[in-house]
Amino acid sequence: MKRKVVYHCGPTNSGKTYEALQRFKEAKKGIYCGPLRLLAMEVFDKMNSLGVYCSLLTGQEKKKVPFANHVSCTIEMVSIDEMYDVAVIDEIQMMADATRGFAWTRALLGVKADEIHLCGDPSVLDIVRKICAETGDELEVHHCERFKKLEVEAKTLLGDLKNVKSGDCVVAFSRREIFEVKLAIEKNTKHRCCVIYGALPPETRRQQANLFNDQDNEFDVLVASDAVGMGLNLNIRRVVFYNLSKYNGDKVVPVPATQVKQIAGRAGRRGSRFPVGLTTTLHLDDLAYLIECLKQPFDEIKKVGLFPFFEQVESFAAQLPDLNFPKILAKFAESCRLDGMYFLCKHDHIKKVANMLEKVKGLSLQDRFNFCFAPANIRDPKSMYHLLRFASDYGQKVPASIAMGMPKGSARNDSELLDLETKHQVLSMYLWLSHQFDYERFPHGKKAEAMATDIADLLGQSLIKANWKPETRQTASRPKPRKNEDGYERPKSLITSYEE
Ligand SMILES: Nc1ncnc2c1ncn2[C@@H]1O[C@H](COP(=O)(O)OP(=O)(O)OP(=O)(O)O)[C@@H](O)[C@H]1O
Ligand SMILES: [Mg+2]
Repeated sequence: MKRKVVYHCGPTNSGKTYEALQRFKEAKKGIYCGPLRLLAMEVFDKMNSLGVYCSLLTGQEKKKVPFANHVSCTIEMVSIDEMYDVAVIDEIQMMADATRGFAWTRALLGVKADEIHLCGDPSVLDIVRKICAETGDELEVHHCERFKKLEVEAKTLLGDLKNVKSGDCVVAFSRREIFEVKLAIEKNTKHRCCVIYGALPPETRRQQANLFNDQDNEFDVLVASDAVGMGLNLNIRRVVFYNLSKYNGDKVVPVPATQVKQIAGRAGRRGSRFPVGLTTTLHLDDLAYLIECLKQPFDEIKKVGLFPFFEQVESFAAQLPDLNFPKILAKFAESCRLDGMYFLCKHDHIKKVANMLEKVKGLSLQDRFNFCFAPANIRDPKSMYHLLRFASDYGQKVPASIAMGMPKGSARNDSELLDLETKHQVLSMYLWLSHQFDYERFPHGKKAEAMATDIADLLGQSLIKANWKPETRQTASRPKPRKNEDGYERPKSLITSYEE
């Protein structure tokens, strides 16, 4: 199939998604693919409010709108069998994401649409060009510019959170720091804070975003993690970096320049009341790194992610009948050879789940493969325990129960808040499984959905009154970025904290 690819290329807040959605709206049949449930939901709501019937498809929800010819989905859910007039693939630079990149690569290579609109920064423009040359697709590039300038405030906050102002978004890179910052601001100033971080359900993030955007309340400061970099419409005047290093699952590293740019770029959205976007740091000694990041051109990405489909793993496994699933995966990763433009995506999550389920009886190879993609939090033993329970029930051919009570009310301390987050995450996993497997095996999807909605509400209520010290899970010191000979050490991957 010869397709026309249109690349809307530019920095944050330059109207890329808006432009692509104009074409999507006009199409007879269209699909929008976003990086997060939150974005898929935004597009779904927006289209339906404009009178363009649009369905929603994510791992956790299937909302079929009668007569709809449009669908808004998360990137992993895109069909490569259906035909479309227009497909939009948002945040295309995520092709280079160490873990999830394969989903974007698959969409670009596989989606059957006459016109494909890609939205993203320039980092993957060159490689998209190469891919289009190989597939024989026509490529057109639209360069987009920011609507409002982004300026650095050299004064910084001089190390004192008392200097926050209305419309500020303070960015920190761990949950613990976010609550510390919120506590300090609310204790020492008249401002109240909304919070946004990866472990919050999309509905709660949206509620917090609305609270912040709405000018008729006292919540005029936002404290957020890098989860703020994508997907929300926020009226931010100034982005203040609390620090510029984060834990990447292995060690503390400086935040990559691309991510710093994307987050800083959230300030000064078109349509907001602020004439320019501003960005700065809390501490003077971080300012130079911020300026350096903003000055850096976008990295040119040389390789994008791939991961095998089940059918490929299955035919590989057929050659190795004595190996169990974790070993097959390891052997596959060890044996596969990829040509210069691709890398095999990191799959620690998959390996960990595959190992955990190894002793579970009654699962086919395909069941094992599918369970590995369930949205479990592999760092949370409770989440892993429930996944093991769901898989064991499935293996024994008994319907999986939710086996979890509703909390009595909103959280009164941080451990209750963490408990709400975990409960929501487990329910979200149940919903995902109920769509992935037979209905009879996960029959309580409706109940899980209702409970998840109530818990997202409780989370929202809890955050409004949260003024407690966060649970200490890491050491409290402010980590300093470590340098190497060529300046700042860069992390090995672009892994971001999209914990959905
Ligand atoms: N031509 C336009 N007319 C009216 N509003 C617009 C127009 N273009 C963009 N906007 C608005 O400006 C804001 C930023 O646009 P958009 O979200 O498309 O930017 P983007 O480049 O995709 O940013 P990001 O990198 O954050 O995804 C949105 O609120 C959007 O609705
Ligand atoms: Mg966009």
